[in-house]
Amino acid sequence: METSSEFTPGNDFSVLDKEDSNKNDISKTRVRYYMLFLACFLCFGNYFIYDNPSALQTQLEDDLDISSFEFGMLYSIYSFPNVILPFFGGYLVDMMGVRIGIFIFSLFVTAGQAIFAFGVSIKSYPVALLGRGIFGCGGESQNVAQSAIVSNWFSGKELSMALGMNVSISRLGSVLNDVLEPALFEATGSVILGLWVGFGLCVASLVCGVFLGAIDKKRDRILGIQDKKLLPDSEKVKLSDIKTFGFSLWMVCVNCFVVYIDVSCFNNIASNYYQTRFDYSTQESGLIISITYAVAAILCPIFGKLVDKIGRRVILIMFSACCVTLVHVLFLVTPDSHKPVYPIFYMILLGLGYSIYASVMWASIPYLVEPKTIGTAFGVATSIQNLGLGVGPLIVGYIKGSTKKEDGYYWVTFFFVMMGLVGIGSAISIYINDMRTGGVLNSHDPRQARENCILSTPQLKKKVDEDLPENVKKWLSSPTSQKALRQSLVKQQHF
Ligand SMILES: N[C@@H](Cc1c[nH]cn1)C(=O)NCC(=O)O
Repeated sequence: METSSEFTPGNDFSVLDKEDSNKNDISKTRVRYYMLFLACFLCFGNYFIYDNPSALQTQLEDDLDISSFEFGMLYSIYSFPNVILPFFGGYLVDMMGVRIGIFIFSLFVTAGQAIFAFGVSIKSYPVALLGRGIFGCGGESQNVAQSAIVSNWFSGKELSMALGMNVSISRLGSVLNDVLEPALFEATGSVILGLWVGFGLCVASLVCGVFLGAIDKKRDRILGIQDKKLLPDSEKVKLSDIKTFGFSLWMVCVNCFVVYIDVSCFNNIASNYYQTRFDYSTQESGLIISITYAVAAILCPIFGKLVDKIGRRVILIMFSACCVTLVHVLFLVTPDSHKPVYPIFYMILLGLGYSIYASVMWASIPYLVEPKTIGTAFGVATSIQNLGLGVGPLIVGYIKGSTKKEDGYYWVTFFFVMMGLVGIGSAISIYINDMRTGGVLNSHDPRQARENCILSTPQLKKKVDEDLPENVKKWLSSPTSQKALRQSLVKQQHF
């Protein structure tokens, strides 16, 4: 790991000069809570409209006169572009700046929903599909930009809490969709109103994004942070920076791939699963499956705060992978029956596992890469997650269609158990690697752990010996200077 600061003899350490501006850093004041409020609602509209089709499945199939396969395409056309787009979205966020990214992605989300609602109102499936595709071009990248801007404002002791709040409020959007869309249909007999309500929420989220950008720009001005366009080449993010990503980051991506298959892909089929295996009605199944995200909306900020206090990130990732796997093992051993109560508790356990996972896994990413590549790293993880969300339903559909036991659901559940085991295995490998590299993720102060680890690497010691002029080495030999330098580098987010 290399830092981009240059130590020039005679220069009185310009890095340290920025300490004054750090005193005025508004991300250390109450302003950061306004900022978090706006960031939380940035993706509210996005999550609300994402599940509009599932909440209105029967009505949309009737109105647009489409098959189940064509209905499924409303989701696929969102997911597949996102195997590629968030990666570039993250890269673009790091390259052109998070503010412009937020604005552009929010425009795609809002315009996509307008076109989708318009398509449904003129009963044109191709136009509706186009709308979902345009939504997909911004949906996941907006999520990436949200995580990136929050990671710029919150670090160390508050990062997981802040990212947990993001998931919580966003998932409230999913829960509101489950409740409001069918109710609006009941009241008006039309799906159009509900879709335009979704558009209205996206406009509100876009407005949040504009205010968010304004506050973030103010902070950059105060801190003297340069426009990305003006940075020297050495400080600009390059696509090749992906090569600097270490083993733990890639294993987190593998973990994210399998755990989200177990949570999200299962959630997509859960309504039919409960109706087929346990005789619940459509409405009852809808209520049961909303439990997972409702639990997450409550627990994510709590777990976020807890992990900021205690650290233990990898242990919590392992624990959540175990919870999720246990849920599918329980489904595997539960026989088909008429409206049993205990599968409802499985959804609570799934909600618990998902809440821990969502509030810990995403918040671990900033500690695994250089600050300038945080957006790219979130983008890569989101792309890999979407690869799972894209291929997962195809594998599940194939298994269900080609096996008979429990209407095909026995081997589907077995597949989910296998994915869970890969999740546990990858979490164990992250744990071992983390222990070997300074225990950064498990530390309650990951910044400090990472900094200690980096400053004590043999490569850096060698570099200090060989490259630095004598007066700098002399200055560096004093413990007070070392401490000042360390604190300054941490403040400057070089670590
Ligand atoms: N893929 C997102 C969810 C999403 C974004 N837009 C619509 N849906 C995701 O899984 N994010 C992480 C999470 O845990 O919610």
